[in-house]
Amino acid sequence: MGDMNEPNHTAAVADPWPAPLATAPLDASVIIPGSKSLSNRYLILAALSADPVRIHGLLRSRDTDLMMNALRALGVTCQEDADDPTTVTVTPPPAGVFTGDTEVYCGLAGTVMRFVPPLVLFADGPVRFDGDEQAYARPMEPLLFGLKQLGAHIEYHGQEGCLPFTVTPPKRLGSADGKPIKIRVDSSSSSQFVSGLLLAASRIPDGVLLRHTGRTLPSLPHIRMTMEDINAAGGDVTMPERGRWLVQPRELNLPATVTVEPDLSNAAPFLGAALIAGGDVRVPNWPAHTTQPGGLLPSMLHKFGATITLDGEPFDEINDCEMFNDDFSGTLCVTGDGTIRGLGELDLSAAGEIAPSIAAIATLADGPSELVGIGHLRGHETNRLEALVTQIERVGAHAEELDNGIAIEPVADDELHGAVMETYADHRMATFAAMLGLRIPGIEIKDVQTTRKTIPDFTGMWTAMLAQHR
Ligand SMILES: O=C(O)C1=C[C@@H](OP(=O)(O)O)[C@@H](O)[C@H](O)C1
Ligand SMILES: C=C(OP(=O)(O)O)C(=O)O
Repeated sequence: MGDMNEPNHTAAVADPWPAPLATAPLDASVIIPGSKSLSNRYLILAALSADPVRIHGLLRSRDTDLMMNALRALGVTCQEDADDPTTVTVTPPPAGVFTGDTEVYCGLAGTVMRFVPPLVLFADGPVRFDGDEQAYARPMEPLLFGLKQLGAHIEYHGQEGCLPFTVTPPKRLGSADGKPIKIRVDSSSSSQFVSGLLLAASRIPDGVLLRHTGRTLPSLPHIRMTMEDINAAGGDVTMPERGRWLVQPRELNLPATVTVEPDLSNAAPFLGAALIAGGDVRVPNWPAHTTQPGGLLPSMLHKFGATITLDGEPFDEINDCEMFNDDFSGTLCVTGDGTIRGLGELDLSAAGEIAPSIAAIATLADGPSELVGIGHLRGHETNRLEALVTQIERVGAHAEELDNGIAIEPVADDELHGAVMETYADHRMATFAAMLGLRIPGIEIKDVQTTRKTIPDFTGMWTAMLAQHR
């Protein structure tokens, strides 16, 4: 898998990579690896648990390997099975005390840079955090402000409020009056600040009352995922009202074995391919009920004009469908006939990470779309709004940045043309370009291996999907 601490990977395929054109309607089944968000939450919660936890179906990619290396630096054991690297046993440090006087490398992983610093509250010394140079531009300050309110000391080694920095644990944790410590954090630039603080809060004596102070709050499903996972580990976290969370002090213990759902956001380029190329794309093990924001995909793809079924049953709103029980997972099938309807306005604030895939489909639609509620994408792996506009214009279609999103104006297919696409070290800009390449001849993608951030073998999976056609 290479050295995940290296900022860039050695490309195992041609660079730029000629994206394959779809020459016939698809008839493909695609196995999607484990969810990045669930994998990294389970790793953190296992590290905070009293007993060892065995995780099945763990995503093995740059972001999860960075997480395991971060935990190892803090004294956690992460042991993969010899015959299956996606099964990993996590053993917490003795007495739950993390090893300090060490360094953690975050790469460009939001989940590592926002979920690991709160663990230092329970460490026996300071921990220095660093990452890719591009990570220095990602928002960090609200999380660190939250840690300061819990008694930690923060020292910045570069620009104030950014990586790299050192977190020193407080001498004493907990409130002076036996009541939950009140902290206030502006999480409008990333839901991960709330998630990171909640994940650690159960271990704080007296608990925590966390209030979000910003006007907008992106990615609420990801915060609900955090809450559900903490509660599954024996925690007690509630959201008495939107933007306020109460975490009671609890010993955490994930079940002895947990299984990770497939990454539904990473399914988006593959399912979207059914609309762009026409035909059927099937994804097995699709959970009918999920906290992943990718659970919203079937209804979005339906709006674009796709026909959706789950285990052969017509889909309306899978999350509301009573015929599937909570644990049901089946094969999701997306069918397209080659036409794509423009969406008009679509609020993606709940699911910002799928915006690049939705933008690719919208670029090939028969009418305009406005993707809104995603101003915070300017602080993702790259400024995704600027990157999407630049790349959409590069192939001959039109797009414009809005205050809180992007407006896309498609053009006729014969006005679209090939180009060498930039990816900006952003996995989702690479998959976005591959989606356009299904219909636009001559698309080449720079540094396509940046997809390893969350998909171990994107080019292999993409090529295999295209080999299955009618
Ligand atoms: O908690 C998580 O696992 C994530 C939360 C979201 O972050 P933002 O709220 O910063 O968009 C999402 O975009 C990211 O890919 C994963
Ligand atoms: C925003 C994303 O990642 P991160 O976890 O690094 O924030 C993403 O995967 O789209």
